[in-house]
Amino acid sequence: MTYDAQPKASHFIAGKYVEDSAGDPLDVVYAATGETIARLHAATPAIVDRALASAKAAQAGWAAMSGTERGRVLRRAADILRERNRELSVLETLDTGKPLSETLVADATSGADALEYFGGLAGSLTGEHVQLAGGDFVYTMRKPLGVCVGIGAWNYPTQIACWKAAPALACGNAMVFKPSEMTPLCTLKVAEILMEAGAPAGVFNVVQGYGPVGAALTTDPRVAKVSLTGSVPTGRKVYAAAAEGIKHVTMELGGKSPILVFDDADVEAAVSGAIVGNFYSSGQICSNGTRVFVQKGIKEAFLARLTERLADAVIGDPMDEATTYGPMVSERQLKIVEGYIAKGIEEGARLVAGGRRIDRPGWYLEPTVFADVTDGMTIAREEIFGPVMSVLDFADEADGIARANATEFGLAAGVFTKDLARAHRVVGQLEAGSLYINAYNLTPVEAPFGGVKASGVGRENSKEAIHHYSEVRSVYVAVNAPEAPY
Ligand SMILES: NC(=O)c1ccc[n+]([C@@H]2O[C@H](COP(=O)([O-])OP(=O)(O)OC[C@H]3O[C@@H](n4cnc5c(N)ncnc54)[C@H](O)[C@@H]3O)[C@@H](O)[C@H]2O)c1
Repeated sequence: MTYDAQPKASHFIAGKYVEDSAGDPLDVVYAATGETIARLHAATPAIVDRALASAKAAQAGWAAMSGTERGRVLRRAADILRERNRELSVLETLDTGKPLSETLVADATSGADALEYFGGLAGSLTGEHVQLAGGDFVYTMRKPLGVCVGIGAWNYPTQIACWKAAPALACGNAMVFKPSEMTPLCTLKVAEILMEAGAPAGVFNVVQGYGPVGAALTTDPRVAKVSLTGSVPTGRKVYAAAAEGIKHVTMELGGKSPILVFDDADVEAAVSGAIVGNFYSSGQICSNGTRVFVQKGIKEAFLARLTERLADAVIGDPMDEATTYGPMVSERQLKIVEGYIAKGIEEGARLVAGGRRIDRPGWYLEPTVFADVTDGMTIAREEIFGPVMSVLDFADEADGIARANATEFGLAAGVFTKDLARAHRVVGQLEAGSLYINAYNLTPVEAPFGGVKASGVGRENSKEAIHHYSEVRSVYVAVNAPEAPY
């Protein structure tokens, strides 16, 4: 089957598709077949300049609208995303290779949730009144930051664009967004839909490109804030470059998150948590719980049930809605993960499921489980970003907590136990931004999402995100004549 995924042009600036074929070619390869399905071009310096100028020109007018008016645009965009969910989900599948059974429920729909939620909040963003002695007072104003840059990873292109655009636009900012070079298609649709919903031209712009385009956006003096979703090494570079210009940042970075399964856990629930926390999106999720610490008493039952249920994964054509497990995003990513699997075997972990590339076109890799993994092994320390679960033994609560925390990362963590007092005690000590009790990897828009330690700075979603896309100014008002010493 051939798919026509070619967009009208590579970039979307000031409400229109724009091309500059002088930019480096950027091919979109469908992960399920290895076919090139579209060719775009990376932004040239002229395109970057045009996008930033367009955002700058549009921002003041957008900020001058009432929050209710801005919110109406965002909520209309949410409705359009939902109406076109199927078409957008097919595009997301072409962009990423994720099965349609996932994209139909987790991508445009999640983006729509963010637009609807922040659209609802936009009209109620207020400052406060602070009474002082003698009748003087201070009031605060919540102001947008100005032009914000969003830079995306390749695993959730529609969701990442909306999670950044929705709070940014709700607060009255304009945005220039650079999707990952691996998945350039979906964000263009988000831009089109925002315009159709009534956003003024220039409020949300998309430019394509590799790292250097992201770097050019990050360092431009017109930019007030950079929000990156990406790996820790990229995060360090972007954070440092933004610091040079004293810019605001949100850093949504990688992880090596732990799941603790205690002896008294419901085995079925713990296995479900470990499956969604390792193999959804073929393991390409930042918050995945890839270090599964299982207490000795439940270990064999857990492993037996896990391998049994993995055999039920329907691996196949992502466009077939019966498929529940698809390819990895690219051959490069597949090879990186194969390298980690080889390391796991070499360092003495016990391979209990998967481990091999699947013999069919595209970048398919079996869901892979290692048991008897120890803390020092490479597969237990580094983010793999693929379908590889490490199962580690642990002795007791103190041992589990200490070892779960012994990592530079801190994105998410989960606990499975029927003892709720213990569950709360344990999550209270786990060093992670998103914590789960008898659940895993759920990211409702109402809850803050983001990492601690090297996993990030700032929060997406929830009312918290408003603080990262606006700043407070205070106005001192004297009701009495001011005094001076001389
Ligand atoms: N915390 C989260 O919310 C979250 C969500 C999804 C993915 N991730 C993380 O993303 C990573 C996988 O995605 P990836 O491989 O696309 O990450 P990556 O770090 O390679 O790239 C991320 C983005 O940064 C851009 N980039 C690269 N160098 C840059 C530079 N010097 N300046 C500005 N931009 C630059 C890339 O072009 C891309 O758009 C994983 O580590 C994963 O954990 C985090």
